Amino acid sequence: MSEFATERDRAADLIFDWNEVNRKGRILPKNATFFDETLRDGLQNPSVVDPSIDDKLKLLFLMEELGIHMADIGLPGSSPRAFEDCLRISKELTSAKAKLRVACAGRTVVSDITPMIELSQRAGVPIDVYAFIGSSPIRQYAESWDVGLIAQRSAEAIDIAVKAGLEVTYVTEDTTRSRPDVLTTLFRAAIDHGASRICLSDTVGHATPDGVRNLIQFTKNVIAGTGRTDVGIDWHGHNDRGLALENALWAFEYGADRVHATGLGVGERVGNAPMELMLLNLKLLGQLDEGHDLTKLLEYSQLVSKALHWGIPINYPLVGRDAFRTATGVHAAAIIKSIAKGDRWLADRIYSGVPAGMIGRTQEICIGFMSGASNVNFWLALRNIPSNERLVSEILRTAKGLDRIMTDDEVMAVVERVREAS
Ligand SMILES: CC(=O)SCCNC(=O)CCNC(=O)[C@H](O)C(C)(C)COP(=O)(O)OP(=O)(O)OC[C@H]1O[C@@H](n2cnc3c(N)ncnc32)[C@H](O)[C@@H]1OP(=O)(O)O
Repeated sequence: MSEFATERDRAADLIFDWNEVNRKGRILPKNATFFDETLRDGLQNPSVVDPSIDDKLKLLFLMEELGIHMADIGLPGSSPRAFEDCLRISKELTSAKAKLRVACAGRTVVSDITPMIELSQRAGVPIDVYAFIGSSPIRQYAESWDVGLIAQRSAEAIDIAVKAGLEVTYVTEDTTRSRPDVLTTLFRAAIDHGASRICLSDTVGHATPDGVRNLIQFTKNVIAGTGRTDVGIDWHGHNDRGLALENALWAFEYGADRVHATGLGVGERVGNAPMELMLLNLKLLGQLDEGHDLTKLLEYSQLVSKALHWGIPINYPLVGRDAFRTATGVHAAAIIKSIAKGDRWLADRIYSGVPAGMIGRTQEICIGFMSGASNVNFWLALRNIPSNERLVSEILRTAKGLDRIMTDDEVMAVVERVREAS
């Protein structure tokens, strides 16, 4: 590292970064906030288990350490148990003087809003109200709602929350398939009645980055038309087309100042934008400051997995079992050379777009049918087993005859066999 003044100099010298050529943006707005939906939308997934309150609190404190600004803790109006859970969580966060802002969701109906007001009063903490209603023609058709009814329900709900002194974000479900004239009417009415934010929801995972840009630009224009400069824009996206992460990143670039995501992307159906990957990408784009301790990402993701009983796919970026593991000879050889130079920076980057050390992981080398001598020598050296040509070729011969990587016991069995034979 000595010939480079800083890590940045070193990266610039050793890596040509095509991402940075004519980079147009992905610039996080100064007032950007991250909104964690794991404990609301995440829990709408039919395969999860509702975590214990203790696990929910642990997760919320981890969010705070990660520099996540806000979390939705549920729908207190949906059942007495949901209310009591939200109350306990809010009280615990208040007594711990947590910086994390608490939000709750509910339909734009009085019976969903009043529990949030009661919650706020009893916990002694402001609750951000996320009041939602379907706005697209397909939702209107299914529910037999017209725009007048939607606007009227929305206004009533917003009025009650605003009168109680709570911040209201007006959530138009299925915004990405809603008509502009309807959105204009609804957004204007919501702002008139005191909503401080508009949440654009890609409820069914329909949007492409073009759609995100079009919709955010349109919304900015509607807000500008009201003469207000203090109304923020949320982006809430789903992953049905596999575009949730990309859309979330582009939403920031196009002008949303608050973007929603969930741990491991868990959420309704195929889920939401994954929080850990959104933070990771922003960090790699040089957009996150020191307030975001990404070494906590592993713990955060593993806790989401444990608390919600949600398996992590083995090839999942960052936290999957194989994210930093290789059995491939050419890859392993280059990583091993980097390690032999005593150069963790190099070892972390030579064959990975994400440095393992950034989140407290290390590169692992296995032995399999795609391996070469480097894998074997490294494996032996890690265990202080002296290497020799015969041992290496015997292990490799065994590895090449298998249809999967070798277990440690299988490699050790070869080591013992060769030892006994010599
Ligand atoms: C933003 C999103 O992700 S939307 C998903 C929000 N999360 C959830 O739904 C999970 C928690 N939900 C629940 O526990 C229940 O669905 C409850 C308590 C909210 C409602 O339960 P129920 O009263 O039995 O109604 P049910 O769930 O069968 O149907 C939903 C009702 O809400 C109505 N509804 C939905 N949004 C709105 C709205 N903004 N304003 C008025 N009514 C609404 C639907 O039209 C439907 O009404 P209907 O019963 O007259 O047909």
